[in-house]
Amino acid sequence: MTDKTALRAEARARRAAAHGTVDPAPALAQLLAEIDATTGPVSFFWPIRTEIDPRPVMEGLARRRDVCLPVTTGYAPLAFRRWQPGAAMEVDGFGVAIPAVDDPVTPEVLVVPMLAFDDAGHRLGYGAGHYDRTLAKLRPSGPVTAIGLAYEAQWTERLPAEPTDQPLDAIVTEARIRRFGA
Ligand SMILES: Nc1nc2c(c(=O)[nH]1)N(C=O)[C@@H](CNc1ccc(C(=O)N[C@@H](CCC(=O)O)C(=O)O)cc1)CN2
Ligand SMILES: Nc1ncnc2c1ncn2[C@@H]1O[C@H](COP(=O)(O)OP(=O)(O)OP(=O)(O)O)[C@@H](O)[C@H]1O
Repeated sequence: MTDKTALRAEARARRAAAHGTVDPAPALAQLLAEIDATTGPVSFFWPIRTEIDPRPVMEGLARRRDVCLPVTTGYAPLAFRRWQPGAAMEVDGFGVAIPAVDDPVTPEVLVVPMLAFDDAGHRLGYGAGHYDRTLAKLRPSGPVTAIGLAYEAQWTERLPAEPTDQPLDAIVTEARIRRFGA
């Protein structure tokens, strides 16, 4: 755990240094275009601090597809609310903006924020396990594609793996798209 705390601090600093210097959003748009026609709703995230801003991609996709944003309730799996351009927003207890209207959506593709990642597709988040629990809940009911979004500078040689870690299907950075599994 201490291990992960130090990794998080270091990864936050690397994310902050990369922020604004490069943009992984075009690569995300490219990957989403490939899986565009075949899948259901796509969840994005509304960035805080020096997280990557996926909102231009979300806006573009919202014209063709259902898109949604995560809503956090304690340690329960994340819920998702439909988002449309111009939707009224409110700020939750984490300081994250969420759609003010609760129109529940179950995503089939999830764009996931991260602090760090490695070549095995392991992800380091803020440590609450929100996305791990959410993917664990969604995956038994149908196909789910989890796409990690990061700056290449967030690459880490090796992250400690936990039994509850949910694998990512792809990781997108400004430099490349890494695909894992089938
Ligand atoms: N933009 C965004 N929305 C999200 C997440 C996320 O990681 N990013 N979440 C993902 O689970 C859920 C919310 N969980 C959150 C958990 C912790 C913190 C937080 O403030 N963490 C650190 C600071 C993070 C940083 O600046 O690097 C803290 O506790 O200080 C925010 C959201 C759902 N929505
Ligand atoms: N499916 C699950 N059921 C119960 N607890 C879980 C589950 N998934 C993760 N957890 C717990 O959540 C905690 C945080 O996990 P971890 O450190 O992997 O979070 P993270 O992936 O870095 O953060 P986040 O997903 O919030 O961005 C751990 O204590 C882990 O045991």
